[in-house]
Amino acid sequence: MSAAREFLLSVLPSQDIEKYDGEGKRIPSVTLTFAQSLDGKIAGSHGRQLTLSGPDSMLMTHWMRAMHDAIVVGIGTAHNDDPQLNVRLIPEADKLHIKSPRPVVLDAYLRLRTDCKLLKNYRDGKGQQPWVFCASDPESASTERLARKSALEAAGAVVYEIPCVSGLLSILGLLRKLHECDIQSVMVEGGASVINTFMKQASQPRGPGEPPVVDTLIVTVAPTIVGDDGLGYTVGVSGDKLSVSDHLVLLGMPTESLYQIPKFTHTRTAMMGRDTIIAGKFI
Ligand SMILES: NC(=O)C1=CN([C@@H]2O[C@H](COP(=O)(O)OP(=O)(O)OC[C@H]3O[C@@H](n4cnc5c(N)ncnc54)[C@H](O)[C@@H]3O)[C@@H](O)[C@H]2O)C=CC1
Ligand SMILES: Nc1nc(O)c(N)c(N[C@@H]2O[C@H](COP(=O)(O)O)[C@@H](O)[C@H]2O)n1
Repeated sequence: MSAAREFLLSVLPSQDIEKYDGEGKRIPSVTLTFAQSLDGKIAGSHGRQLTLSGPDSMLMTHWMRAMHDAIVVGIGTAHNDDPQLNVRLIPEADKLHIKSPRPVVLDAYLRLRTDCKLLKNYRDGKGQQPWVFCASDPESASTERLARKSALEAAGAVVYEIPCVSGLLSILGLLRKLHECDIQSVMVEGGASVINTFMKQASQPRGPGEPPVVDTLIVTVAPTIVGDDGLGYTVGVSGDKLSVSDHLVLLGMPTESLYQIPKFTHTRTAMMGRDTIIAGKFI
């Protein structure tokens, strides 16, 4: 077995574990993963796509894709990078029993281009059918929106509607729907806003025994510096806000909506070529 596969199998949760959210509804396991520079950037200036991963860690990412049922990106990434999200780097000899994950795009207002590679690959028989998640908000049921939905469906997408708040789709709504559609494991690749949302979701206060929404974090760190105009991600809160939260507790105010810094334990670090891969579990 390759070093990349051995590493991933050692840090990813077993697929036999049944996962439930705080309301007792089944949800898939979630792996949050991305590549960053030493200065914490995931893209260049104005979001220009960068190849941060070297060949070895990029191959590991393709193995990671093969180990998940679905792969999630935001519409920002879909527009900016026009990704394929497949497992094309895995050698043919190893491809017999694996398949590319189901591509899932978070696209509240159905802005995905009908000529994107995800849809083109599906139409050409070279990829799984993309699922596009949009807002179920009745206010957005305009003629224009219905036309975009029809155009995407005609181009090959399956469109699902889920609740949305301020332009952001509900992560629990997404995960519940994915599990209903037989998705047991989800790999979240980005971009910056989606990483931020999943980090926040993973750090929300939980009931006793309730698992974190994100199970595993796997970050590729490339030995390069992008510079201040590169695109970073944020985890959602600063230490200062935590003291505000403490202050509110003192005042007896509800704190359910306040986020904390995601709690995370390191599980393993490995070198893949020139890159460092850091894996951990949310707790
Ligand atoms: N280095 C890496 O591993 C990766 C880098 N990227 C980079 O990230 C950049 C794109 O990042 P962003 O512009 O932030 O776009 P994004 O891919 O995070 O998509 C954000 C958009 O998705 C929609 N959305 C719907 N529901 C959402 C939710 N619950 N949470 C967050 N977004 C939701 C919103 O319209 C939002 O503007 C690109 O420059 C791309 O190259 C993207 C993926 C991986
Ligand atoms: N692992 C990793 N390393 C990088 O350096 C990256 N830029 C990314 N980006 C992600 O991969 C998507 C492109 O996928 P395809 O090559 O088109 O299959 C891109 O959209 C990001 O999600 N990842």
